Amino acid sequence: MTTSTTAREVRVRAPGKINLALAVGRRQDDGYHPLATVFQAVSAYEEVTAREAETTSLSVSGEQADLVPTDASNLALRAAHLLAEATGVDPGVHLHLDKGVPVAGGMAGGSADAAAALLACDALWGTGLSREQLHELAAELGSDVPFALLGQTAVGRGRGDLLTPALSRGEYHWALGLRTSGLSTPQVFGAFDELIGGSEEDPEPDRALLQALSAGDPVALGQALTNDLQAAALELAPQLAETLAVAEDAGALGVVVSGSGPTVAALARSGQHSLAIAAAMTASGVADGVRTVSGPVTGARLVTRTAAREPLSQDER
Ligand SMILES: C[C@@](CO)(OP(=O)(O)O)[C@H](O)COP(=O)(O)OP(=O)(O)OC[C@H]1O[C@@H](n2ccc(N)nc2=O)[C@H](O)[C@@H]1O
Ligand SMILES: Nc1ncnc2c1ncn2[C@@H]1O[C@H](COP(=O)(O)OP(=O)(O)O)[C@@H](O)[C@H]1O
Repeated sequence: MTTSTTAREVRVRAPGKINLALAVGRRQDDGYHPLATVFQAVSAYEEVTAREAETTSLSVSGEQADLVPTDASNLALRAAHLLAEATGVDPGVHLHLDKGVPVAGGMAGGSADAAAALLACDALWGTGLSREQLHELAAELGSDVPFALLGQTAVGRGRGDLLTPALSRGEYHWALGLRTSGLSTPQVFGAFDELIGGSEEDPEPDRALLQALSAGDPVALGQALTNDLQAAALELAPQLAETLAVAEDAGALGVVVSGSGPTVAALARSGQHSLAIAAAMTASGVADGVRTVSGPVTGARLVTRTAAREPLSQDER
């Protein structure tokens, strides 16, 4: 029997991110580290479709779909449950994630799924939360989730969830060096504790980097890219040193490990140059895959809201 053709669906797209700067302070009693980070949302997207259903279920597509948990720990499912609980509604939903952001790559793909699922279920269920209310729920789901809602360029303080939009001129082009085996964020913070420890002082956002962004100066931005977690990521994945070196030799304006890694982000002079850096990384075998992206781009946005025409396929149910 086929599913009724009247089910409504909402599709939302949310971006991955690169941390242009990431200053990390000493671990607090709650296990988290105070951060001062500058996020840029980039053109690698997660697409989340929320469809009316009697029970709640999840399906995933995309190259790395098999690496994504489909049990209750999935961040998109957690987002749907949290929204239902917070608003007192109890409808089912089928969530489909089409993954375009590398999994466990330090680019916050799971966080983008959570932000997109919040927005999609809010529209599907008509719960009508404000951006502020959605932001509060997002911060409960993970430190990076609020930024996936906001997008563009922002300074993140606290755990990374206290956001202030930052002025950024121009478009920046990146080549990404990807690794098939991801790095665990808690493990990288753990290695940071052992190797560096971090200062007692609250970390501050990098002034030179913010100036470069507001001036629209890619050369100055390249020189200012920083990441306090980079040494810890390199300790756990030493081969990243080669990826960084090859991108630098290919003329990147700056290279940095994004967040907890292992994705290496190389800032290019142009879209054409980003393709050349990606080709150099492929040719020298220092990455399992490469991508080119640009930023900044907008945060989670509704793409379509339709009465579903097609019944769900067996795979999607
Ligand atoms: C490092 C960053 C930089 O943007 O990104 P990713 O590399 O994960 O993309 C983030 O801080 C990650 O944010 P997110 O992945 O949402 O982390 P959460 O789910 O909140 O926390 C996962 C774990 O990371 C550690 N954690 C996270 C944030 C923070 N400020 N201090 C921490 O020590 C804690 O061990 C925590 O249990
Ligand atoms: N929807 C999701 N997509 C990807 N990973 C998820 C998701 N929900 C939970 N996870 C878990 O979170 C981990 C890190 O996710 P991800 O956001 O892709 O990377 P990172 O935290 O490095 O930016 C994954 O290894 C996976 O175990």
